[in-house]
Amino acid sequence: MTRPVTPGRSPRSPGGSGGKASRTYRRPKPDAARRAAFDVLRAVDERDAYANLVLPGLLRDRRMTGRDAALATELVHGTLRRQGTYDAILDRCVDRPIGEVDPPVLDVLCLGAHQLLSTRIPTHAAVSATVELARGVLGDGRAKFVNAVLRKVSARDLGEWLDEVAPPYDEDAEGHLSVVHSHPRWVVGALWDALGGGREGIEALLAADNEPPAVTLVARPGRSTLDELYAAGAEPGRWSPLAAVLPEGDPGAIAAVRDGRAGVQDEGSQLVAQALAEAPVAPVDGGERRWLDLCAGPGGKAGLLAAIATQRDVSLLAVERRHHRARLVRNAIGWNTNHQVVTADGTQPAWEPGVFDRVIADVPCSGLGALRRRPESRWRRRPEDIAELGPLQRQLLGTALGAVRPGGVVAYVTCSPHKAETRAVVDDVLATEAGEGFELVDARELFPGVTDLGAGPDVQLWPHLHGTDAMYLALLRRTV
Ligand SMILES: C[S@@+](CC[C@H](N)C(=O)[O-])C[C@H]1O[C@@H](n2cnc3c(N)ncnc32)[C@H](O)[C@@H]1O
Repeated sequence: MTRPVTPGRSPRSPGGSGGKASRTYRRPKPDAARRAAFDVLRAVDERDAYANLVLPGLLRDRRMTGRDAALATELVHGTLRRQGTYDAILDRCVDRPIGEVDPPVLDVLCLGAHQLLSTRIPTHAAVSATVELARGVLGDGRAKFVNAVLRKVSARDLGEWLDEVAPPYDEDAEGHLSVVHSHPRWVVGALWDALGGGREGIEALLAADNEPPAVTLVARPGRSTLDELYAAGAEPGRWSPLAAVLPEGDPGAIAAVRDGRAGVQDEGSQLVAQALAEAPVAPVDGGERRWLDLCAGPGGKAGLLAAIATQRDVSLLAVERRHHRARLVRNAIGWNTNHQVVTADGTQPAWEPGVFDRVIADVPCSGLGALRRRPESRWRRRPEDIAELGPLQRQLLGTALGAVRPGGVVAYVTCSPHKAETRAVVDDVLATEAGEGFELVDARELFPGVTDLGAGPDVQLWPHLHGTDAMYLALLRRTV
């Protein structure tokens, strides 16, 4: 009986045995990519780590580059995103409820299922390499179990499995979409509620959440140019006049990004920051002087706003409650001493009320609009989180309204489309004393050329329609 052979390491491959074929069995070399993927999945599971943060460090420490690094990345992201689908399939292939399978064993099984059902890795290679991984990290006994389960998984392709395990759409639409597109059922419900419409739209949105986003750059005005980014290999962005898309390569290798003159920023974030900067405000003697970013960390929007503010001779005050995130904001805007970063609670204003021309409250939220960016986050979030965040979101918007001068504008922003975090917050705060003297501005006019902006006056962007995160923006102008 032959033992499994790690894919790509066939003993017959050129340069393998150099013609002197040895008949003694050689244990396959440890598979660095799968081992790295397994270690990241364990960190996500055991320590609540973020795959996006753990993986790059681990690849660096293990000096993994090129194909190994690309495979490890694909395995980690794909396995985490598709975990719901794979769990439903594995549930049919093991002899006990999936919840009773040891988490490390389940991680190996999911890694195997991902290779078998969603990659072009040949079946025999996917099974043998995953069993070899299991032998190394789980031991021989459990490797046999992994082998047996993966053989069952490999009997069907993904479409056939989904027909088998997902409830029929007509009987249970949310349950069907939840299994087919690997989102928790409550998230499917919340996204659908926010998006409206029929099956086509929500399917397109859920599918977009499973696609890794393009790396988008922003050329901060007055500091870098699109031409500089194009010269470094980037291509034009879709909507934002400051955006460029990097089709491949490390953005950190681009001098403008390294120097902070440009940054990595989703086009949705660029668009909402520019909308705030371009929103009409009532003129004041001496022109605009002060802008406020109430929830600034890690500094993406602050970095862009600071560049625009500098061009207009305006100073930006950036507030962030957490020290380490405030440090990141300092990195983003500290190049100009006209701008200031303070570590403070934005709900306890340490500034005079009614003095800022423009204010942004990019409040902490569930992040349901950025699921494609953080592969594990959909499984971490709970419906209760939405309710728990509500009071802080309302307080921060209230503080933002209190900070703006008459004729000035406030941007309320979330990277979640959940209605309870978007419209409901704005409506509630407008109905309180804090909202007196404010009107909603039609924000759509501040997104020139952008299609599918809905009925307004607020704007909701969508991954499947705009290729951006699902950013939400409501613009409120102080009338008195
Ligand atoms: C959605 S993020 C902001 C993203 C940021 N505007 C950007 O574009 O990079 C929300 C931020 O608000 C911060 N935050 C949470 N509660 C806060 C509070 N009470 N006051 C100020 N900042 C707060 C969080 O630490 C987090 O950094």
